[in-house]
Amino acid sequence: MYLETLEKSIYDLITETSTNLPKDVRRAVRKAKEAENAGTRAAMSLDTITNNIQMADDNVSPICQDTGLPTFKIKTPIGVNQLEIKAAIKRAMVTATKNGKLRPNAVDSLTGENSGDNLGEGVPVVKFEQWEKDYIEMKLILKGGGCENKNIQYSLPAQLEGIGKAGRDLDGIRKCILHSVYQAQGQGCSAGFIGVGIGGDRSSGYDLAKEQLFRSVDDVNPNAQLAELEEYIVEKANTLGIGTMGFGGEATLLGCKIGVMHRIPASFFVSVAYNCWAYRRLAININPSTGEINEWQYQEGEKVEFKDQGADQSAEEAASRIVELRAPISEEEIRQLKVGDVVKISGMMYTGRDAIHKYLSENDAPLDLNGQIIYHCGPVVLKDDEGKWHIKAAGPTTSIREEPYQGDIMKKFGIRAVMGKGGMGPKTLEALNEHGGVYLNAIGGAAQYYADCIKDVEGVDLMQFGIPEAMWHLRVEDFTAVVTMDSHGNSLHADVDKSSLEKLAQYSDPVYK
Ligand SMILES: O=C(O)C[C@H](O)C(=O)O
Ligand code: SF4
Repeated sequence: MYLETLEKSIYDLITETSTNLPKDVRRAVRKAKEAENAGTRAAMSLDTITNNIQMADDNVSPICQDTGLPTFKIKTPIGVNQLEIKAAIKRAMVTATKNGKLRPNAVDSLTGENSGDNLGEGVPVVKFEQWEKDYIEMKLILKGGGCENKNIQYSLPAQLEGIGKAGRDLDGIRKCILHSVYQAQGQGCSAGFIGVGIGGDRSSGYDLAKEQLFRSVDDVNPNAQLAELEEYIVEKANTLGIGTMGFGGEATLLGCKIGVMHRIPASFFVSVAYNCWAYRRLAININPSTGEINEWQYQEGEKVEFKDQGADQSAEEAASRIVELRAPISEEEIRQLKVGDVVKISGMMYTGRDAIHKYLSENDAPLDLNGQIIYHCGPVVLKDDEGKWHIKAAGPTTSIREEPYQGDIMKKFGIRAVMGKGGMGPKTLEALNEHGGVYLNAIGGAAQYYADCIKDVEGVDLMQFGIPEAMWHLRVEDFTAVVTMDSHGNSLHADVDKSSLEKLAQYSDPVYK
């Protein structure tokens, strides 16, 4: 009985973490919304984000399709069987995956094979500690890959782009942390949160940084110097003008938490763990005799609900114009699109992410892609009893990973539009210009919002790459995105990067002497 109840408690923890954003994070998102100017692209993105948070809650479905690397941190009273807990976690993970609360996210690093049930070597991450208290505490964070890729570790002293020399002192630490926000741009689905670890070695430093992500957004660091630095970082980071999704704007960083530990004389690391706005972490206290949940953590204060935020209306306000797109798209149509236009796509689009881009660079496409739209997306998809596929969550993935392939693939197959998030680099920008293509930015993490625009799954190719990596044929209606790179050499991402680097340079002078 204990084991069954325990498994159910863990299942509930996984489901709640994936679908219901914690109260402290909701409050921070609301604050970001209040800071953003109405009628801007950033305000539109935040409307989409808050709509999405509400939809995930209502549908009990993943806030973001990337349900991350599940990491459990558990404290047990002496005498509790940790092996049993680990086994229960694994069973709960399998069920949560089957029920579409988690995307199958465990991939064999050598063969590329997706295990299909979220279990694998080292996955999930489960860390135990013993403590003197008489209950089990279980914390869970679902940290997605896009923000994880924006983590950064500095080894001091260092020479940092924009902000200059960072020495082995508090001022050097300050510079690293500000730089970490700059280098993430919008690619980790800003507005984000950062956990910082000062000291340790390369691995314990990152552990300390990630541990900070378990602190409440509203807490105050007991170390007065660090409390001051946390406040300074949030204030200054929000002057960099990166904004939500890197579209420019006021809200770039929603929280900064800093921890410190000793180091050895030769090493001085500053490790930064970046978390997207879809900051999914929760914790439960479990009764060790019954396996029941005694208490949920992070429950202080009111729960902000985001009822009907009018995302469509704000898209209209934010757009220089709104263009209806339907594939196949001609070169002429594409050449008319400019950075800042909002597009509403209806008709077909095809998903393609890392595995597909590599595949297409070496092979023929499984279907005619001439004039078509490729969506950088790894959805959560479930099959019903009749064998029909249904999209359960489908936001964009970080596009920059496809930079080495994108331009060539667009030219090779005649693809006219690629959509993802975070923007792409100079090679793609040049190809868009040469070939006649656009890059469309969808709102990162808005997996429920976009799943709602997907009316049907008409087919799937290359299933051997696993559900997130397969090529899904999607029929969509009014799927909204922003043109952020056009066929005339304009890139909003390049512009925001340049202006934020200039702003970062304003903070080069020492603050701590
Ligand atoms: O894997 C994904 O679907 C998205 C990823 O978290 C990303 O931000 O790129
Ligand atoms: S897509 Fe964005 S919101 Fe989702 S896990 Fe990746 S970084 Fe986070």
